[in-house]
Amino acid sequence: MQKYDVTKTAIKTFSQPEHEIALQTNDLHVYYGDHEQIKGVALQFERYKISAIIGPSGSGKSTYLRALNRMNDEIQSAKVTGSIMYRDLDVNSPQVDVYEMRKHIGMVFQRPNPFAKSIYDNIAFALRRHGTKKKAALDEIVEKTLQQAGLWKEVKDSLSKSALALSGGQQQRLCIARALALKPDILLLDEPASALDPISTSVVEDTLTQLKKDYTLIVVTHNMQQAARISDYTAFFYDGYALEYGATNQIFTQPELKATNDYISGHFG
Ligand SMILES: Nc1ncnc2c1ncn2[C@@H]1O[C@H](COP(=O)(O)OP(=O)(O)OP(=O)(O)O)[C@@H](O)[C@H]1O
Repeated sequence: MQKYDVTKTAIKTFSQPEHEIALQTNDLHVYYGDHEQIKGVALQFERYKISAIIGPSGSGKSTYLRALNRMNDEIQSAKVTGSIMYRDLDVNSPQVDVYEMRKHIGMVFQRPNPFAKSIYDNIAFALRRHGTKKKAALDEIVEKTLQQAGLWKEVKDSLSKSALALSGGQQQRLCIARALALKPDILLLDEPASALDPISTSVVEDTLTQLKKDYTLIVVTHNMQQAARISDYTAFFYDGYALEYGATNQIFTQPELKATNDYISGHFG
């Protein structure tokens, strides 16, 4: 599998104080049974930026992203070692309250997965479970998050309508609004637009670009144009390694490694 030299992996980290780090992994490994899938990834994600994770199919992008808020806990054979530092907390520590932690580090999946409930209740459901019961408070958060997700104007007169009656692109923006309702710091997005048509994709991309004012976004994408359009930083994954990481513009115009160059110019995928 390793056509490229992975021993020369040089991962840039941010040493200047102006780069505030929202999340970082150190020597992160993920195993499925005996198989090592993520092989010691050390990356830092800057606050209020969009970082994209690109790389060929099977390189471990989703596995890595899922580790960042412990989604791999739900896979019995998966084991994660190394640290995932969020503020002073190691997300990977067994003492972490995973449910609480996911309020800070939320996730949006590839396929829109709204609940079979009204648009309003898709957002209000988790809020009620976390103790927000007053209608006025719920109304305010529903409106705010739908605005942030760029969906408010389209649905404000039909909040009691079933979420399942929305288009795929609208459903995905509703899932983004739902994730925002718990006021996360960081939003992990796994191929958030790959199941959408080009127009919906463009609306979701605009939404993500708006969101970075208030959130740190980490986005796995197959779509290199998308990474180039929306992200500030790009990490190139290959066979479980993060081979190259840097400013998106630099990665797409002057990558340091042959592997990155070959991938972005379409030689493999
Ligand atoms: N639950 C699992 N159990 C065992 N192996 C898994 C599991 N999930 C993923 N894998 C394996 O881990 C490898 C990496 O998968 P992953 O989905 O992280 O890659 P990816 O880079 O996101 O790929 P794609 O772009 O195709 O989604 C694959 O070989 C896959 O078969």
